[in-house]
Amino acid sequence: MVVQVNSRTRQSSKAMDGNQQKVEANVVLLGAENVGKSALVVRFLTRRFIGEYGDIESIYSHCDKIDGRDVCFNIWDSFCPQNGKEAGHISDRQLQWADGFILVYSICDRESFKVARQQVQRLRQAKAKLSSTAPVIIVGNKRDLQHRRAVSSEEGRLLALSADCGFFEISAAETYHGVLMVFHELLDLIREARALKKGAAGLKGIVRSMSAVFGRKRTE
Ligand SMILES: Nc1nc2c(ncn2[C@@H]2O[C@H](COP(=O)(O)OP(=O)(O)OP(=O)(O)O)[C@@H](O)[C@H]2O)c(=O)[nH]1
Repeated sequence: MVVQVNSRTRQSSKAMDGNQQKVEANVVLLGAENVGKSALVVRFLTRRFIGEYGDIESIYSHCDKIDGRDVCFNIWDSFCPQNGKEAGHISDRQLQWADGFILVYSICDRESFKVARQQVQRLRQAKAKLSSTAPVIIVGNKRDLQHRRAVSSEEGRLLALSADCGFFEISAAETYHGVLMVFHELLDLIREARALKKGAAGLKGIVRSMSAVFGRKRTE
């Protein structure tokens, strides 16, 4: 599958370098086919719901001001092949690239919830292997279709709780606000994960310096 860098890119990621105030976050959208991944991305980028979306896998960039800070999201809208062995596959490239994941299922499609469960499991294993701290938010989409609901809110929330993920139920078709909340929450989690990583690296540095000093003293 070809990954396109969309021509609507507003600001290149390089432009963000050299300015500490700017935050950049790479986000991968995962989930079964037809759950509304593209609808969610397009809603976030344009505030609109256009109904039909193509099958092209793309990376979009979207820069905005959030809480007075310039933020640039690079969003990888993955294409989920129909059934077969490839269903729910997460590539190594996606795992290495992502600072955070949005894992989408449709509340009226139980199969898509099964795929989400598998993907949560895969993400946990892969993150442990790569020592990755990339946070995950699970999103139950198509909340407007209550009469066709096949996955309860509780099931979604429990899955998220069991895997230490964030959780939202939204309708990309009906509102922009829910979609915005998902991206803002993920950004908060990404920044927390980065701060923790930095803190851990700082602590390691202090321990190294102290052992260098005390180690040297012992040999004097
Ligand atoms: N009712 C309703 N329909 C939605 C919603 N979000 C997406 N859809 C519809 O669901 C269908 C699939 O949406 P896409 O955004 O193409 O789904 P996708 O997950 O990107 O699909 P793939 O590209 O096949 O992986 C489209 O017909 C959308 O109009 C929603 O919140 N409510």
